[in-house]
Amino acid sequence: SFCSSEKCHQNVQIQPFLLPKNAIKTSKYNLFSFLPLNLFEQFSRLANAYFLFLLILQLIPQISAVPWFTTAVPLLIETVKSNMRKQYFLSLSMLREEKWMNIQVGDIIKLESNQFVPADLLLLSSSEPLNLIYVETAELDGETNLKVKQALTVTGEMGDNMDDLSAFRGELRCEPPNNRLDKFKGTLTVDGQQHGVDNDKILLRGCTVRNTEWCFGLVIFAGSDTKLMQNSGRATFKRTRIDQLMNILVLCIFGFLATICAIMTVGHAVWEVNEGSAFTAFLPRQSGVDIPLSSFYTFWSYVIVLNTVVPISLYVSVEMIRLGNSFFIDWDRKMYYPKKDTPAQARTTTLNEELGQIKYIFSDKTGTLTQNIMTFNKCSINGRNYVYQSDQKKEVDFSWNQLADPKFVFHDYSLLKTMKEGNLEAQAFFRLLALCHTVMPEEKKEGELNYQAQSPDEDALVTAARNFGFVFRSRTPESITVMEMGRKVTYELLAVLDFNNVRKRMSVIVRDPEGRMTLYCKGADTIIYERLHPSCSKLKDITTTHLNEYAGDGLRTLALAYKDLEKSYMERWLERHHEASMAIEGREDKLDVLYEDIETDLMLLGATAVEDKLQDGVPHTIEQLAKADIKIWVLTGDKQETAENIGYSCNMLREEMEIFVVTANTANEVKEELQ
Ligand SMILES: Nc1ncnc2c1ncn2[C@@H]1O[C@H](COP(=O)(O)OP(=O)(O)OP(=O)(O)O)[C@@H](O)[C@H]1O
Ligand SMILES: [Mg+2]
Repeated sequence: SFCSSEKCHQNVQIQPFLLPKNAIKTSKYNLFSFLPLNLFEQFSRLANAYFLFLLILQLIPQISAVPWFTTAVPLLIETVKSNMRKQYFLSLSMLREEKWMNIQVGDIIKLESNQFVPADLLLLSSSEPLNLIYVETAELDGETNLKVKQALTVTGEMGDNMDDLSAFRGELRCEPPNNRLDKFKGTLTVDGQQHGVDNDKILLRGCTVRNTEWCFGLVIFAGSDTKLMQNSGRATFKRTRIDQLMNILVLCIFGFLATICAIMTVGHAVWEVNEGSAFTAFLPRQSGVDIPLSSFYTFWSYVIVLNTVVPISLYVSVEMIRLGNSFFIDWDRKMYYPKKDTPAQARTTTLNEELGQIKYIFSDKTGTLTQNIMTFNKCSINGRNYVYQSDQKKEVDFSWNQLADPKFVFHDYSLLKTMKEGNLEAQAFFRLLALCHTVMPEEKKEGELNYQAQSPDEDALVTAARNFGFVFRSRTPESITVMEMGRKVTYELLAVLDFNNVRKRMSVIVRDPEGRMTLYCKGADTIIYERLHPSCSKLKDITTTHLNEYAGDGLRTLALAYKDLEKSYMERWLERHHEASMAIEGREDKLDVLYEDIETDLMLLGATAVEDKLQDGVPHTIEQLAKADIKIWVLTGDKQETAENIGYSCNMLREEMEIFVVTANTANEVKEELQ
């Protein structure tokens, strides 16, 4: 599905150095290196080298005591067996190369739904409104939720017009190929206008296009330059401890064999001296044998005669045992998950015996211990705590709001009442939730809103705002449209100060239809608190007590704040922001300075609490693992109290344990604290 005409070629000026084609090599061997490399790997198994040696010995007539094929047969079986496996990989990658290898940097490619992305592309246009496309990145990062990418408006206008696309001229300057999957920096110059290009507009090789009829992309990296290939290392031959032990045993047996043969040789020499000539009467042969030479031959003959002490069958039997073992794993009823009809699957037999020997488990929290299904649970707005109370068993009825999500459940009626009364703080609170996020809306039919969120937390928060009357409806790169209590308001999106795990916060700067500019910020409470205006100190204390209560329940919390911006300051800031976001070198540092500058003197609005339940059986499993003395490390970015609480609820932490908190930020300080 490439755009085949020559016109399409070279749409982008390419510097005259050699760019790789899209052909890649994922096989371990090629046609020429297959034999030597494979043989080397085979013979690194000591026993195989030994049998080859024997085979050579047997081809020497003076030494040979048994026919040559007695050794050759087992050796052949061993070699053929493992070659079969590799040839399979080889043919697989040939198949791929055939299809994709002719793609070049600068080509424009058309992709359709459920197709793999063959090279790293800059998204140009798509069939969906607002030039969105959805991709699944499971092959790259293992995440199964769909990610949204959005093309620049300049390129998106071309749509699927072949003439426009092939006439497209532009210059893309970007960073050299690297292996960072989550970062990309570049600038696209079209008609003298510069546009910043970031990770949101890039499709990486290995992704799959979903829910998108078609889209067009420009190849920026092909073949070995793609981020997927930059990340792949060499496949190594795995060896278990039993393999190592077997090698040592074979070495010992070999030593034993050599000793016996040496003794035999000495015996032979003694016999030859004492009786050898007398023996001619019994077995006629030429007299006057060269005793040292004949002893030398005898030594090797004994090596052949006694070769069966080295157990080649040991290797075969161990392989067989492993194979049988893997069947037992596949058949294990305790590892069968009936809900999805998935049994355990042993994909390799080489590592079976390592399974029981785990000492450490490193785990992620969200999605691994927990379900990754977030529900908006509690919130604190302007010092008032809205929580589920047991006397209000009935769910809040959202039927007045036609755009509400029917699956959303909340129990505190007073919040809805506050909203309907037109409380300004509560409105600002939900306006923030409706504006400050990276969620993409999907409205296939009028009124049937669907959110595509990269982080489930944000999905929960935006859905909450939607049900309380602030419905996030659509977004373009330049604007966000929100239905505010039934009134349609379009905000001009001036800047997005995106989230990362160092900043621990995200902000948006918007201009409302009246021209007022506001910054909305949400993030970790500790981070927001550092940046609050002094006048919020009283509200801060009340909110803190609420936050502690939420964290005590193991909920994930975020603090929300806003800031009104002056026009003159903003003009200057936006200019600097545009400059910084075009920079290729030090873009992040420059943006960070700007972000720090504007995210100060914030006014606190409140806090949210989102629940992510533990998966079934997690506490029990962790208890069992702890009993087996397996040490567990869990990684989380949550607030410390929340993390501790979840630690207790999943049995990671127990009452009798002593807890050490290390709060330092640099390597040296951590070292000191640990001492
Ligand atoms: N989308 C967001 N906008 C603003 N702040 C956020 C957002 N997501 C997370 N945060 C804040 O940043 C902190 C760190 O988040 P981060 O994503 O690094 O954690 P994490 O590794 O995802 O942790 P976990 O695995 O427990 O979810 C969070 O505790 C939260 O306070
Ligand atoms: Mg996170």
